[in-house]
Amino acid sequence: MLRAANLHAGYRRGVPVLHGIDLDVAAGGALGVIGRNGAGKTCLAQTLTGALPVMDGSVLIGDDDVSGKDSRARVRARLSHVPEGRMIFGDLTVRENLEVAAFGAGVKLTAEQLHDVEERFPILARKAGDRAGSLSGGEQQWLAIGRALVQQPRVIVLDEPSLGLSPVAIDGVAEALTGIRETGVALILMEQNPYLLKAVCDEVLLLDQGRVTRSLDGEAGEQLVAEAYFGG
Ligand SMILES: Nc1ncnc2c1ncn2[C@@H]1O[C@H](COP(=O)(O)OP(=O)(O)OP(=O)(O)O)[C@@H](O)[C@H]1O
Repeated sequence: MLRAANLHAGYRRGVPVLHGIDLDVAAGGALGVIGRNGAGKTCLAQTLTGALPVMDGSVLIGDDDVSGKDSRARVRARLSHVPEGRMIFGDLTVRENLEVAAFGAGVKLTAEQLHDVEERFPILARKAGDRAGSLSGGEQQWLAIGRALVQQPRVIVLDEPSLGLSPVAIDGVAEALTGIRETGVALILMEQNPYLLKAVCDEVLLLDQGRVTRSLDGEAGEQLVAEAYFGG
C-alpha cells in the first residue's frame, strides 16, 4: 500500500538526513520505525507525507507515484499524517477539528463517518463542542488520530504518538491502532516506545543516522525491540 525506495531527503537543500530508505507496508499491515533522538524518524514521516520534498528515490501509495507531490496531494491520495505534537487547532472545537481535517482531504464528512470515528473514540463525541486546546494530552492524541481517520485514509503515518502519554493512555493508543489496522488501513509508526511497537507492528525497522540498520519482525518480540532500543 505504501512503498518507499532508495529515499533520500532532509530539512535543507543539499543536506540529506535520510540516505536511501526502503520500506513497504501492505494494506492492514503495521510497520514500526524505532531510533534514537535525531535518527531521522520525523524527517522520514515528513518525507512520506509530503511536508518535506523527496531529494532522490520514490514514494508510492498503491500504484500512485506521489514522489513529486506535496502533502495536500498525498492526503487526497489517502495518506494521512498524525504529526509529532498532535498539531490540532487549539482554538477550534473538537468537532470543527474533525471537519477541517476532512475538508483538507477533499472528503465530505457524513453523519455516518462521524459516528464511526466517535464510536471508536467516545471522548470526541462527549467533548465535541469543547475547545480542542482544553483537552488533556491523551485526549488530544485521540483527536489527532480521529482527524486522520475522517480523511478515510489507506495509510496513516504516525510520528511518536506515545509522546508525553501515561502508560495507560499508551495501552489505549495500542488498542486503537490495532483496531484501525483491522479495518485494512496500513500504519507506519515512528516510535521510541518499544512496547507500543511490539503491541501494534508486524515489523520494526531500526533507523540510525538516516539509514535502516536492522529489521526486526514481530515474532522476535519485545526483548529484541528493547535490545535494539537500549543497546543498539
Ligand atoms: N528543522 C530542521 N532543520 C535542519 N535540521 C534538522 C531540523 N530538524 C531536525 N534536524 C536534524 O535532522 C536530523 C534528524 O532529526 P529528526 O528530528 O528527523 O530525527 P528524529 O529521529 O525524529 O528525532 P527525535 O526523536 O528527537 O524527534 C538530526 O540531525 C537533526 O538535528
